[in-house]
Amino acid sequence: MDVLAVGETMVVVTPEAGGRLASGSRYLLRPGGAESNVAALLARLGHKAAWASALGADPLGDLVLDDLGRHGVDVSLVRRDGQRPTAVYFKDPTPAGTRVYYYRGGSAASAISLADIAHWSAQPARLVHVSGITAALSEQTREATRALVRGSGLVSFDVNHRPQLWHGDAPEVLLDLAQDSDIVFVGRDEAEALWGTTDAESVRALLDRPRYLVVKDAAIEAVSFTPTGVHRVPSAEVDVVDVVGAGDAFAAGWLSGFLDDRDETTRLRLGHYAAARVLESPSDFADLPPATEIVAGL
Ligand SMILES: Nc1ncnc2c1ncn2[C@@H]1O[C@H](COP(=O)(O)OP(=O)(O)OP(=O)(O)O)[C@@H](O)[C@H]1O
Ligand SMILES: O=C(O)C(=O)C[C@H](O)[C@H](O)CO
Repeated sequence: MDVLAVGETMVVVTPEAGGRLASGSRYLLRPGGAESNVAALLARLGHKAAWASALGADPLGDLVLDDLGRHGVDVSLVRRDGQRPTAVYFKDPTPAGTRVYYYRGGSAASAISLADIAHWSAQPARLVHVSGITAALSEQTREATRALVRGSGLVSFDVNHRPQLWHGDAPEVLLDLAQDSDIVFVGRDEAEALWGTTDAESVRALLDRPRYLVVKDAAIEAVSFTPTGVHRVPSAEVDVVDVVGAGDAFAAGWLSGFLDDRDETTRLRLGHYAAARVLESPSDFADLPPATEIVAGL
């Protein structure tokens, strides 16, 4: 296995053809989860990707498993929970951007335990990918996320601050998890909201331990701090349809370049390419071609 991604995947409900949530009459159902998005996009790019989590023993859990399996993600580590449901979230495409509404309290994934982590992290994988969302689901998943980050070999961590899920302690918890990781993805704005940093350099001054730190600045650029120095690549020009999932796609593109041992500029360009394809799509996902084809056309 190249990558094991761990975290909650919900079913996302989206009004068809760009309507608003309250006025729609037809809705699409798809899996929606930051870490499984990364796993599915890495599978599209040509890597061996697994996703581990807990799902309800319900039809929504079946939908998630079937869809991710069809995208080539190994889902054999997923635990089904007979007591707790698969979570759901809704997207409302407002004129000011997409708003999300979560229905995930008490979900199967909010009960991911240390025993799950012990089982999953014993599986051979070149790297483990997790995000700050998992640490926000419950006290138990916070401990589980710490154990995963501290107990795994190479760890990729996307800060993924979701203010709706936190009760005030996000800055300390997310900083600790990021500092204990090897590869960290964070948005410039996200870092500013969490820690008061202003630019990529001040994020690096704070997050000084990860071997690779990638600071994304939406439409402007991505800056990475790596053992080979500091690298900057401007973002692609995109007609944005929906921003949800762009960060996951960026992470998948960069990680693909990392797994294939490509140079840092190519990794950042792969990140922007994958993010642009997801931004152009109303879903959190895009049918990416294999990475070798993308790199040939960059
Ligand atoms: N307006 C834009 N134009 C071009 N590219 C963009 C734009 N917004 C985002 N991107 C691309 O998407 C990537 C991720 O964007 P951003 O930093 O906003 O992610 P994020 O907030 O972490 O996303 P997510 O909500 O998925 O976690 C950027 O690095 C860039 O490649
Ligand atoms: O917000 C979450 O918890 C999700 O995992 C839903 C989306 O898929 C995710 O935010 C996209 O990055």
